[in-house]
Amino acid sequence: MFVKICGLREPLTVDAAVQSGADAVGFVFAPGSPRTVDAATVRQLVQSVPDGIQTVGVFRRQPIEEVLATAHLAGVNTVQLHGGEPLDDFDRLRAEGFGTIRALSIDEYAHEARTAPEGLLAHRLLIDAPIPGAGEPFNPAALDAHPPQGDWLLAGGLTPENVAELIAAVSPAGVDVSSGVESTRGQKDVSLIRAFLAAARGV
Ligand SMILES: O=C(O)c1ccccc1N[C@@H]1O[C@H](COP(=O)(O)O)[C@@H](O)[C@H]1O
Repeated sequence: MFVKICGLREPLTVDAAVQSGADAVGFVFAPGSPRTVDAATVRQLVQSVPDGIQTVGVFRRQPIEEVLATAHLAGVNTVQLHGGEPLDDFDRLRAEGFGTIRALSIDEYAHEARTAPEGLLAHRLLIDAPIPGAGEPFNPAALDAHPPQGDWLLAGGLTPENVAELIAAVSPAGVDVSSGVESTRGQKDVSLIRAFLAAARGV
């Protein structure tokens, strides 16, 4: 089970995620989030992340030139876009050497699955609740009509308590969490990070 811990801003919690076995650590560059961090800070943080772990810059509704400039400056190896960006933006990111994660809300996913399903396999998909980073889950039954294919990721309101049940319900290849490993909004908690990794991996 691939696990991404998102919304990190400080060395202590980056180290906790890495030591606990996370496959990816995420840094939010989208404005307006309690987790927003600047590229210079992330550049320092990623230096302690071992090779083989994805370092993911998270963006929402930002121009592709800004995304590229920030991702290069920060030194992340993967970019996650949450704003319904055109598929061309993902091709551009790949051409500049970044891995990509295409985040769709459950509503955007359901619409695209009905109207243009071929595009859903072009880039690694993350299916999220309607408001990213809000810590609110969506009803997994919403996936029943169009079960996702490929190595997609589940996000939205995951916690150490509910992650195993939701994995069993919808069989994602991986999970992504932010709010569920925080003691207060925007403040990551080392013991919750450890508990989430253990629960997601069933240990
Ligand atoms: O975390 C944020 O504040 C955020 C802001 C803008 C875009 C994405 C954001 N985070 C992503 O939201 C989901 C789930 O978050 P949660 O666990 O429900 O809080 C996850 O993919 C984060 O990468």
